[in-house]
Amino acid sequence: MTVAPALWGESLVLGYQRTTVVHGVAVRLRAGAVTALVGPNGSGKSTVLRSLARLHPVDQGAVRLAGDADADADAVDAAALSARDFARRVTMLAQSRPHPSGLDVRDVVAFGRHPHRRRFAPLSDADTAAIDRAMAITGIGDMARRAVDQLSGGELQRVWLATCLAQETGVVLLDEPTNHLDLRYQVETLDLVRDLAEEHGTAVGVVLHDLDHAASVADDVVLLHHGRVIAVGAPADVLTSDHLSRAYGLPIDVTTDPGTGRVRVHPRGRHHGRTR
Ligand SMILES: Nc1ncnc2c1ncn2[C@@H]1O[C@H](COP(=O)(O)OP(=O)(O)OP(=O)(O)O)[C@@H](O)[C@H]1O
Repeated sequence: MTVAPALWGESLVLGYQRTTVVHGVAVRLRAGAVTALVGPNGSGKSTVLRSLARLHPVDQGAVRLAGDADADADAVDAAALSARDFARRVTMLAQSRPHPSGLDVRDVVAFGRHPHRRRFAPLSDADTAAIDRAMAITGIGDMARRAVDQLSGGELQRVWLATCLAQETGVVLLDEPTNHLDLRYQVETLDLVRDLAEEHGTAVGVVLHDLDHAASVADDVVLLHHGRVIAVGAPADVLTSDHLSRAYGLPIDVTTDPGTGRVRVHPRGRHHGRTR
């Protein structure tokens, strides 16, 4: 079944100063699905994701959001929405985040409610419930009153993730959300990403470096190389030995896990084949 995209970029041309680094890329994020952006360093993943979040200017092309299907409304140009309306629909966990000081964890998570609140208004019951829920599912409930400037990188990562979730948007964009996280929280974050799509119908766009993570979590994969899409589609169709070897510039074998049916990626370094 083809599901209409919730947010998409059309023919995106993006750059820095006068240098174009993304050359006509199309990305479609479907409601209830996880779309992983993968590719080597510098291939344009973060720039594309940031443009979808309106954090990077679009030189050519457009970012669009689905209209209200019930009202049969047309798609809207993301650039035409007010900052507040856009923030009610799209949130992003960026790679570089502010380092707030003098605030506790719960205060920071409460920032996620800003698009839903009137200025200076106290937190509503809905705000409190959203904050509690976001903290519970990211496992930071017991850190509520800890000062954020005293947290480890991984703990802070989960606080920012909770802040995004508290925003309760239909589109969630995550730039390397497993960075800094230990194995357990990597797995829990990927589980959370799947939950967002499957249980909440969220359209999730996620930049991942670990291709096995991408294979395990994504419905759609977009493989970028030098600012262009090499392949897009289901993980097994995109994460092939041919595509990956071309993109990463080294031999990469791909096998299928007999238990899960998912692809597994095996890069062949110079010491490949070492037995001990
Ligand atoms: N602030 C900047 N000023 C100038 N060029 C930049 C800037 N940020 C990124 N670039 C360049 O834009 C290109 C795409 O970068 P981008 O960060 O989008 O890639 P990426 O695929 O996310 O990389 P990585 O995996 O290393 O995070 C790269 O060539 C990079 O050097």
